Amino acid sequence: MEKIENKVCSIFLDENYRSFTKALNQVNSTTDKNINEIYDRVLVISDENVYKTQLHKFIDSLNAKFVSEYIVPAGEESKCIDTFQKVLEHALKAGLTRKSLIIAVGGGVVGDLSGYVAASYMRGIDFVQVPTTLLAQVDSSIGGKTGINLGTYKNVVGAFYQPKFTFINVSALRTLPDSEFRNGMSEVVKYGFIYDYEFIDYLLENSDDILDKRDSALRYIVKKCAEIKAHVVEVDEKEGGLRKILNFGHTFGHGVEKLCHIAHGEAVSIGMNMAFKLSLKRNLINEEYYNKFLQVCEKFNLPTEFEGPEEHEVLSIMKTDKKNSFSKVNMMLPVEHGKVDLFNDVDDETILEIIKECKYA
Ligand SMILES: O=C(O)C(=O)C[C@@H](O)[C@H](O)[C@H](O)COP(=O)(O)O
Repeated sequence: MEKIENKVCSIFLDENYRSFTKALNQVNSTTDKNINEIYDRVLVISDENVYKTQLHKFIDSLNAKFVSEYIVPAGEESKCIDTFQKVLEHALKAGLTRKSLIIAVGGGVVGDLSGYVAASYMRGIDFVQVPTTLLAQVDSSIGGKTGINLGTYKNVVGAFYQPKFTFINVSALRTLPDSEFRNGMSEVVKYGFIYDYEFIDYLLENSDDILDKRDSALRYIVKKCAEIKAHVVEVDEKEGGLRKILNFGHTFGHGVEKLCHIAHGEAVSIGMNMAFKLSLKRNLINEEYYNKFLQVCEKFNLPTEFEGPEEHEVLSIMKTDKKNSFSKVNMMLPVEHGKVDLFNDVDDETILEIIKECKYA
């Protein structure tokens, strides 16, 4: 088992669930305690897909007595107020106290929802993230962003609430459908363009191993991304500055995600393309750099264009982004190799033009 740790995050990486209790003991500064000697009750929240592929393996390894499960339907629709309320009611019925633990076993939806339940229940109880998708392992399970959507508005209700730790079983990715893997690759690629440009070369050079889900390649990319994310969150936990780089592709992306009913990762690669196009227009970057982005998207089959909604509909969702202020859309744009910067001076007309350029002809 490997560990990434700083003042804000504790992340454990392994290739099975057997060391989960060891990790639990480490963060609680105990030795060889069973989970029920540390917590009086445990609620495991998961979704229908993970229930079929991973959940029994995880629960078996827990060896716990007082465990209840709550399984939500798979998909973004579960990240809503209605499900949030149902999980809270279940927690109350199952007798969870302030000495209980919530464990999120699943992708970003399960993690964000469970984290917000944990943050709210009895004003906050411990929770642990056990991400089973690539997207959750490299991004959403780290850093403490929890929350739910309100209709088409993504993540507008939530809290910064850190998990006690994140336990990543990289081998869970082997059962991941290709579409779900691709979804996570978008966030993986993002790290290269916001923080570590050499990582893009690694991705291109090792694309066959990554796409074949070879253990060593998976472990390398998950660890690399988790390290970057943990560092960024340690420097700026509440998104006052540096953490905003993680939103590269998300301001545009959130605009198309809900309207086009596409996966989060697909929306992020389309969103990154919009940001790249805007940077090109402003001469912040050159064609060669943009082409590298297109090359990596092609390699991992990440979309860069969308179809459907009108430009103004996309813009109107972008205007509700949490990073905006004083009626300005704030967005991260590529400025040099492996670096993005925040801009708030882009007028609506230019944004609409860029959105149009990213629509399938
Ligand atoms: O952890 C962060 O900070 C991020 O921005 C990571 C994003 O990739 C992630 O999708 C996040 O949930 C988006 O956050 P939001 O603040 O735009 O809702």
